[in-house]
Amino acid sequence: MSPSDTSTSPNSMTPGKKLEGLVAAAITPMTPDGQINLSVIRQYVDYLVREQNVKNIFVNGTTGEGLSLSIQERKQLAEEWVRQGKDKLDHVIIHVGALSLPESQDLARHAAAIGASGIAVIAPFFFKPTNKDELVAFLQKVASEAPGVPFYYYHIPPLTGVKIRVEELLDGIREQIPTFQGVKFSDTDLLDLAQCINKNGSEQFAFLYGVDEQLLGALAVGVNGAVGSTYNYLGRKTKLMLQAFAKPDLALAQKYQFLIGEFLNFVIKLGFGVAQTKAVMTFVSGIPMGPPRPPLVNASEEFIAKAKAKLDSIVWPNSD
Ligand SMILES: CC(=O)N[C@@H]([C@@H](O)[C@H](O)[C@H](O)CO)[C@@H](O)CC(=O)C(=O)O
Repeated sequence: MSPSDTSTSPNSMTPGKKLEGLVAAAITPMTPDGQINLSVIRQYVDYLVREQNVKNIFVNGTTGEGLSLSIQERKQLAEEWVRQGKDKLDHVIIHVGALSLPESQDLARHAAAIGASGIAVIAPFFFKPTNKDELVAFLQKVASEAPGVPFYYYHIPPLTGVKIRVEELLDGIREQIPTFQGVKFSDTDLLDLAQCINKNGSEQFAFLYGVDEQLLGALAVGVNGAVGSTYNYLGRKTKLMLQAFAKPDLALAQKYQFLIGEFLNFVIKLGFGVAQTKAVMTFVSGIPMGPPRPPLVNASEEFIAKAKAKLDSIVWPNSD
């Protein structure tokens, strides 16, 4: 499908609806020989909506191996997610960050043309911006290519090495980027996150947290939602945690967070990353996610057996 062929009008997912709640960080399904596998995305959308109660997706990010894909592959994936998400998902956010500014701009224009409900950009991480002004200038040059599309900054310093504080970045951001809508905050610095929310308000911008094992801490400082890999297969359980927090039933919310943490603590000790996420999603959902792209390597059979046994052993409160 070329952008001109699309049957999805721009921003047609749920126009104007604020991005909040859970957003699954999309895994990129691959065939056994390592090609992107668009054929299972329809099934993937239905699984998220029906089985995980998750209606927002973040495409081509870290979990989606976006930076390991070609521009053509990223466009094909974006188109398929928008096509399959139409009338089923509330938001399809496309990560368009790249090391090359023209490539990032091309992806932003493409996302706008196919009707994505938002775009996100990470900081370039080979030649890095050294201060807030350099980073904002880069983001602005991408955002301005999609002037009608909500823009999110994707803050993930453990992977980019760009540690510019978001609190600083947000100061005056709308004057430079009128479409600025929020931050996907994938860092453990809750002081920075809390200051962002305190100064800007979670009504003005959306703050989506990205460290799933400590989401409850981020909820306490006022995030609007979360983007993460585990919402692919623990979305329903995490939603119950959000509900308990909102009620408020803090003890119940803690129980969910502790159990999610117990699983993640276990797999992190075994070695946990995108390849292992693909394996876990495959055995939980039954949808083949395939291998990761090199340099990542497949999860071992031992990891899969142990992770499955651990997940099966967890007794969830109010199991539905
Ligand atoms: C470094 C990393 O991959 N972080 C994940 C988390 O969801 C992470 O897998 C989870 O907290 C388990 O550690 C997300 O923040 C990444 C993400 O949202 C994305 O794929 O764009």
